[in-house]
Amino acid sequence: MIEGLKIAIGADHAGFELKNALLPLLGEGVKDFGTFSKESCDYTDFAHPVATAVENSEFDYGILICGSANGVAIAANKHQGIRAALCYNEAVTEPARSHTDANILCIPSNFVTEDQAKKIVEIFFTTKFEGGRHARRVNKIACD
Ligand SMILES: O=C(CO)[C@H](O)[C@H](O)[C@H](O)COP(=O)(O)O
Repeated sequence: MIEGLKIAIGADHAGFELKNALLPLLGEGVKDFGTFSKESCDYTDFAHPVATAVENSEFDYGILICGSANGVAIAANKHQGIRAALCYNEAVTEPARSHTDANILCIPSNFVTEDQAKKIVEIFFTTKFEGGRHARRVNKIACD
């Protein structure tokens, strides 16, 4: 269980069931931005509100889920100050936080099991940004 963090979570139809499976892990600070059924929908309608909420510092972190996680990651990364990382296993999730200070976790529901996704969430929220040379690089990401 993750405590003391405000987390915004959203998913499209492909990620709906995985989102529901992850919600109990996310503590009292979680807000579910939908979708709320398996009916077909557009990942952008959830990626943008979650990214906006993190961008505006209303939430500490976001989690976005769609089938491949490419759509939600591409949409979220359009937002100022958002570093949305596509994380499909534990090994790639650790540097998403420690090296690139990701603030939105993007999980591909079609390519991970529920158990793998739970481990990814645990790694993401227990790994600290290392700073140092990585801070220099993160500071050079913005191009506007
Ligand atoms: O992975 C996705 C976008 O990156 C979406 O979740 C969908 O799975 C994908 O776009 C396929 O859409 P469909 O309407 O479910 O065929």
